[in-house]
Order: sequence, then structure tokens, then C-alpha cells
Amino acid sequence: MRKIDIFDTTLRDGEQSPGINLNTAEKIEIAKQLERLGVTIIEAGFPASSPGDFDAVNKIAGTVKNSIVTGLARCVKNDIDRAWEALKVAEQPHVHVFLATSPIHMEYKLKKTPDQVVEQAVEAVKYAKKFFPLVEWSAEDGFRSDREFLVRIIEKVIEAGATTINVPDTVGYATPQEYGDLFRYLKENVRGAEKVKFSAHCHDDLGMAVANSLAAIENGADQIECTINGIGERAGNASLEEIAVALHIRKDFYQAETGINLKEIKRTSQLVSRLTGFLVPPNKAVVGKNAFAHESGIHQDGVLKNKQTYEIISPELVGEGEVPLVLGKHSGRAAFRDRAQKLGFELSDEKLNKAFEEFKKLADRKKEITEEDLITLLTEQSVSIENIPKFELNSVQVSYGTDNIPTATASVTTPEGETKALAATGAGSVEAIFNTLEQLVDSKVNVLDFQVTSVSKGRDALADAVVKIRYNDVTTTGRDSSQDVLEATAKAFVDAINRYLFHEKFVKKHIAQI
Ligand SMILES: CC(=O)SCCNC(=O)CCNC(=O)[C@H](O)C(C)(C)COP(=O)(O)OP(=O)(O)OC[C@H]1O[C@@H](n2cnc3c(N)ncnc32)[C@H](O)[C@@H]1OP(=O)(O)O
Ligand SMILES: CC(C)C(=O)C(=O)O
Ligand SMILES: [Mg+2]
Repeated sequence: MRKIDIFDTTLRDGEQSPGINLNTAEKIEIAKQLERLGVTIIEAGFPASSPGDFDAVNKIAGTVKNSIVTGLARCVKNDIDRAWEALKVAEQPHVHVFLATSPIHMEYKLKKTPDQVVEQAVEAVKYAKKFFPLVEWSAEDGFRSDREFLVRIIEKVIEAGATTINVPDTVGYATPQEYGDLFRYLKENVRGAEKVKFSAHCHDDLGMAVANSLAAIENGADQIECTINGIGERAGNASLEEIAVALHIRKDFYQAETGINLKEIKRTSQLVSRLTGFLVPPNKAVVGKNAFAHESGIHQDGVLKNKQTYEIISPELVGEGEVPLVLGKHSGRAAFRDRAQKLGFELSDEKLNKAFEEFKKLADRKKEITEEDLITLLTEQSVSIENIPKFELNSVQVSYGTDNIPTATASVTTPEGETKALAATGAGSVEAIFNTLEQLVDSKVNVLDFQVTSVSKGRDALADAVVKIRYNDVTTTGRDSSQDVLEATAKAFVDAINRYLFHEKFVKKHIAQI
């Protein structure tokens, strides 16, 4: 197995993402986690760019012992001096100097001829070598540079003492085949190539940063520069976790390993996301919330029979706890039965099927089915809701006119068998009904959501009412239908109250037991 060094630049290129601004304490926390993750090199910042960056690089260099700490510097003396001031406390001082080599950067940005660029690069590396045993030199925009010129300048900086040569795809323009080919070309044509490490640094403008980095490895790169969660300038850098896991899972193909402690990946990703404020997209490979979640019935059935049918990475590998199958509108009976059993329900096939039908109806209406929803559904099947003492709506009458205050009169039978009737007003008919029923159930009821839809088409369509309430600190959703919108509303409200009673008597007990 070849060893690939992981050069993490979350704190330098990652911090260049518009919208990220980490303070020194936050950077130290991330650096300590990167050390636990086992990265070879941490690029902690650009010391000459600001006093804050200088301070962070200096403190990280003094704190981290098991990873090499580096800082970025332009090919100018002052940048290298500041880098040395910040990094001289490090165990193995390392500096990263860079200079652009592409025609467009040399002509328009640096306003220098290729010869002047070679001279400046050589001078800077020689100067850096006076202080630093380890000097990385980067050919900024290396991918868009002339290959013969690259060979020439790289040979010169190796002679000047560079220990690592980085050839970035600064603007994310390369394709994997081209980028890999460039590494092969340089390794075969640069005199002294065997004395240095070759490094790849890719940006994700065309979504190919990880693929390009892997292509570089296939063609001889010894080091990969990347960031946690792929953060970085513009569309970001190659994502560390994707590269490390790809090399691990496909070691049969790449024959390479990184020394990354994969179990620390999830925690590192979460820390960087929390401190930078950059959320990880749910479908992000390796660290996204859905990376190990299976929702569709056919996949869930396969995974229950053998995980490897649909899972090439186990969540535990990257430090993620066991991810339960997601129950949603695409799930099938196999996953539903499995979850019911895990929640401690032993239902006959008939009851399980009934619960499954109810679950499918609920999943059509609700984005996320919570554990409590499932327990309620399953409990309803194991203990018939019909048998619990509950409120019955006997009648409801509403008086409404454009010039009147809406008034509702309702009568209910309480769980204790008592009949009660009351009238109350409201700003509209629905509010009048809610106000009346609230008094009849004797407690403050917060209506969190209320929706009425027609079940079918036409003027005689049934009305389906859904009322979500918070009652004595429990949230429940009631539902009922009727030909009349207001009657459906009153019945749905009473159903929500009865679901609360059911929750108190059965569901709470079940939750306490699991
Ligand atoms: C691809 C990358 O990620 S490169 C790293 C990018 N990161 C950053 O730029 C973040 C930190 N940068 C900064 O804080 C500032 O740009 C500083 C402190 C470095 C420099 O600030 P300023 O002195 O105001 O210069 P400014 O940013 O306007 O322009 C950059 C100058 O550096 C020159 N330059 C750019 N790269 C290099 C280099 N590798 N070596 C030497 N000079 C360089 C430019 O030609 C320009 O010079 P000019 O002013 O003579 O035209
Ligand atoms: C400083 C260099 C290595 C860089 O970030 C780039 O070229 O993308
Ligand atoms: Mg970069």
C-alpha cells in the first residue's frame, strides 16, 4: 500500500470561503480535531495576511504536536519572515510558498515575464530554506500552465531546496484524465522528481475536485490538499472525507492508504459545520444526514436481508451511530415491521397491516414521521382506541351572519359520562367552535395548525379537517371528515383531545418502557 499524505487546508483555503470568519479559539479547536483525525499537515492560515491569522497560526503551531503545521506565504520576503515568526515554535517548521505560473496569471496579475517568475520563485524558496527544513512550493494555476515551463520552474525550485511540489487546479478547470496525465508527465519529465513529494490541490468549480485528486493519486501524487466538508474558495476544495473514504473503500483499486482515523470523520465534519456556520447538504457523500439513510421500500427490504445490498460504507466506519431506516411515504412493510418490532410491538399480521395502512395515509400528509407518531399508530392497533373513555361530540351549531358576532353552541359527553353544553363567540365560525370546545374540555388548548381540504371534487365533496393542538404539554393531531366543513372541524378538534387522552393512558407508558 502506498502512503498518501493528507494536507488539510480547512483553516486556510477553507476559511477563504465567502462568509466564513473563524476566530483564533475556533481555529485551535478545529486544529486539535484535525490532529485527532490524523492529517499529516495542517495549513493553519496565511500569517502575513492579518494579525489574526498570524496569531492563530502561531498558537496552533505551539499546540499541535502530531501533525505538521504550515502557513501560506507569497514569494516575498516579508511573507516568509512573518511565516517563520509564526511557525518557529512548531515541532517541524513547514512553509508553503506559492507563485502563479499560467500565462494569464503571469501577464495580467503578476505583470511578470516567465523568466522573472522563475527567478522570484527560486529566490523565495532559497530564502525560505534558510529557516524552514520543509518548504512546499506551489505553481498557482498550475493546471493551466505550459507543461514545458512547469518542468523548467519545478526543476529550479527543487534545486533551490523545495521538499514538496504542489500543482494546483486553482480554478477547477481540469478533467480527471487531464489532471492525472499532468502528474504522470511531471513525474516522468522533471529532473529530481524522485527527491520531492508531488501534491495535488483541486477546486470544485466543475464538481470534479475529488475525482481529479483521485486521478492524481493514480498517476503518482504523494499528497492531497483538501478540506473538511469540501469548503473553500468559490465552489470549494476537494473534500477530505470523500477522498479518505474512497481510498479506504476502494483500496483494492487505489492500493493506497492515508492514515486518517476514519472514525473521527463525522465528528470533524460536525465541528467544522458548527463553527463555520456552513451547513452540510443532506445528500453530501460520507457526512450528509442522508448518506446512510434508506427510505424506499425495495432498498429497505434489501438492507434488512443483507446490508451490503445497498450499503457500500457502514456508518460506523466514519463514526456515525447506527442509522435507523427512514420511515416515509416510500417505505414498505418489511421496514415497518422491523421498526415495530424494535419499538417492542408484537402485532398479528392483520393488525400490523392495518397500522401500515394508517402509516401510509399519515406519510402522505406529513413530511417526517416521528417515533412518537409510529408508537401512537402501533399502540392504536394493539389497544383499540374505541375502548378508552373519551369525549363524544353530541352536537354543534353555529350562528353566523355578516353583521353578527359568530357564536357556536356545542354539546359533549365527557369521559366520565357527563353531558355538558356551552356557547362561546369568536372572530369567525371556526374560532367560535374552538373557543366553545376548549371550555368544554376544561383546559387551555393551543391550536398549532388547522387545515381543511375537500376529499373529492364537486360541490357535495366531503370536507377533511386536520387540527394540530398542544394540550397539557402534549402535541396531538386530530382528524375527521364530514359533509359539512364546520362539523368536520369540531370533530377533528375532539379527535385531537381524545388522542391526548390515549397518549396519556397508553403511549406515554410505552415510551417509558423502551
Ligand atoms: C489561490 C489562492 O488561494 S492564493 C491565496 C489567496 N488568499 C488570500 O489572498 C487571502 C489573504 N490575502 C490578503 O490578506 C491580502 O491579499 C495580502 C495581505 C496577502 C496582500 O494584500 P495587498 O498588499 O493589499 O495586495 P493585494 O491583495 O491588493 O494584491 C496582491 C498583490 O500580491 C501579488 N501577488 C499575488 N500572488 C503573489 C505571490 N504568490 N507572490 C508574490 N506576489 C504575489 C499581486 O501581484 C499583487 O501585487 P501588486 O499589488 O504589486 O499588484
Ligand atoms: C495557494 C494555492 C495552493 C491555492 O490555494 C490554489 O492554487 O488553489
Ligand atoms: Mg486553493
